[in-house]
Amino acid sequence: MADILTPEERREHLIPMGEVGWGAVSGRDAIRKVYIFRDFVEAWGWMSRVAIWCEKWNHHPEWLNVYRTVDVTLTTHDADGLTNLDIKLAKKMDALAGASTAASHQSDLSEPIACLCNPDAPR
Ligand SMILES: C[C@H](O)[C@H](O)[C@H]1CNC2=NC(N)=NC(=O)C2=N1
Repeated sequence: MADILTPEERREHLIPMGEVGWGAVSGRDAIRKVYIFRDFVEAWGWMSRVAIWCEKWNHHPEWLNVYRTVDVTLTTHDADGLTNLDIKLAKKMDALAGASTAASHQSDLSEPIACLCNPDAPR
């Protein structure tokens, strides 16, 4: 089973991800990003491409699609928190999303990702 990310790994990986739209889920050891695609076909196509990697890696997102928006939460249920699998899947999602945009009011949707680097945070 994958191990929970260490404080060092959190600083190394999560802080740069905060720059590209990833945030923290309030009260959980989980990350969140809201992708906005051009239309429903682009959103669903992306989800299909991501799903192939999820099956390959046996690691699956919590996600919600409404028309051209996909709201993604990543965490490792078996470990009850963030592991390398979440970082790997988040990076794959960003790579496959190409020119899609993250929600512009990200701060209204998630906590700043840096709070997941705080060893005192609940997890
Ligand atoms: C039995 C199977 O390995 C598990 O249920 C897998 C499937 N996909 C998963 N996805 C996520 N995000 N976390 C998990 O712990 C997980 N576990």
